[in-house]
Amino acid sequence: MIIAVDGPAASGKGTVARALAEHFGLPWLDTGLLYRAVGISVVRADRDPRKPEDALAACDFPEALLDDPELRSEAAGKYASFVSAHPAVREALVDRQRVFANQPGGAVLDGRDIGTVIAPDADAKLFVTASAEARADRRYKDELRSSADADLAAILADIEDRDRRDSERANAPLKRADDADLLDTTNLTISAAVQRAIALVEARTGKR
Ligand SMILES: Nc1ncnc2c1ncn2[C@@H]1O[C@H](COP(=O)(O)OP(=O)(O)OP(=O)(O)O)[C@@H](O)[C@H]1O
Ligand SMILES: Nc1ccn([C@@H]2O[C@H](COP(=O)(O)O)[C@@H](O)[C@H]2O)c(=O)n1
Repeated sequence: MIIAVDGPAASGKGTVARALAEHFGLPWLDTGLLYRAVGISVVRADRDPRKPEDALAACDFPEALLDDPELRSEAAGKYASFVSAHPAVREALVDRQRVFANQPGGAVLDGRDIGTVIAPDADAKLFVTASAEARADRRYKDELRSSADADLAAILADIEDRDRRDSERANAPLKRADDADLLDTTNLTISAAVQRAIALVEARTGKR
């Protein structure tokens, strides 16, 4: 069984995808980490993530980079959204994601184009969303744990910029697949969002 989970930044798609993977006993891939690894590699090499040739040269990043905590930063998310707009970068990362999706037994993947491009025949597709304000507030609370300087207005502006770049790019933009179930987490606790996600997948697949 393949479960595709897509949605904008900080919508809770990773939280939902991880919980679905645990519930259904499937492996999980956070595909955003791949783009974050490319973005960070470009910047660490003093290159420009907006330039396709610089971004493409960073697609062969070392596996260990995926465990680097810096990948979780807002800056890494921004660099990822620059490199992800280059068709050659998406092409370089597509096989790895499809192989993961099509492994025996299935998998859960979360990202922006899982239900539309990576696994269009997925057994269940969720489009997880939340208002930009709720998403900014979640990130703000995350940042406050490590820094007293967290700035809610700046985080909201970053999220809106990233939404725009991800939705407006020509290649594999962020969008809900026609056959994806919508899960708006704006007013849901994590636990309620996870329960709803499990119920939606059960309804689509008949699996428990
Ligand atoms: N329903 C919810 N209510 C409140 N907080 C939530 C909810 N879902 C997720 N969160 C929190 O919001 C933050 C972002 O969640 P998560 O990492 O799952 O989002 P994401 O969409 O995967 O983000 P990214 O764009 O970085 O991949 C985390 O701190 C998470 O615990
Ligand atoms: N399937 C995907 C996944 C991610 N991206 C790009 O990476 C950025 C970071 O993703 P997070 O999920 O970790 O926030 C995101 O803003 C996208 O630009 C993508 O294009 N496709």
